[in-house]
Amino acid sequence: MANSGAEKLKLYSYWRSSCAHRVRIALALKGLDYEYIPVNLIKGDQFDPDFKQINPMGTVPALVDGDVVINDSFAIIMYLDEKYPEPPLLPRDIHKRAVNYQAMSIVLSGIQPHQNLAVIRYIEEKINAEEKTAWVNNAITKGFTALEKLLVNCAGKHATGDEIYLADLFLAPQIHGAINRFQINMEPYPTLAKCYESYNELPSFQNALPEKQPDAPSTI
Ligand SMILES: N[C@@H](CCC(=O)N[C@@H](CS)C(=O)NCC(=O)O)C(=O)O
Repeated sequence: MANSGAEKLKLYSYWRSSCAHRVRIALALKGLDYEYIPVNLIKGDQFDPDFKQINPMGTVPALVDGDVVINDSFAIIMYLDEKYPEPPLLPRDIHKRAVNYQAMSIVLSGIQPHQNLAVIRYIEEKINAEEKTAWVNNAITKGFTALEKLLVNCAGKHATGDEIYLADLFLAPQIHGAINRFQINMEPYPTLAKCYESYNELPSFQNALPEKQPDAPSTI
């Protein structure tokens, strides 16, 4: 383990959270040992005053590294990349780096916020379940169409070549959720679908999957 001897990292996570899933992949790639602390988003653990002391936004993931508390998957991943530089999560080439930032941002701010639990619950309660599904499908379709166009000419085995970089940490959980949670057909997005196949062969990605987490239900 890259952090043996140091105080164990703590990750506040929920098995099905795509945001926490990104960080679990980063921790695995960096070979970091950590304590998994489940926050049950369905039961409302994210609103618990003790948890809100850690993350006032009431969301997962949150990472505790000794006295340092970091919220937001992007900030956590960048922190880990700076503290544990190997393997690097950003390419040297500045164009490729920009593509990684762009893919990350499409998922982080263009797709996930629209399918977040709080949002879809609100739509379901105020309007109905059909509208909720249409809303999520629209956000994913728009985001995946943009990602497909962004990556079609630069993808290799993975999003921006054969190495694993930041974009992959955001794509894998987003595609996994789109397929398994929202039943999105990946046929219109062959580049994304091909990357997803490759991720599923990598142990760091396999071990970070929602269904492998200690708080996942035994039957999904
Ligand atoms: N930008 C934040 C978003 C965090 C976020 O929205 N997390 C979701 C799970 S993926 C959550 O905790 N939702 C709780 C809720 O909606 O009540 C990040 O990337 O960490």
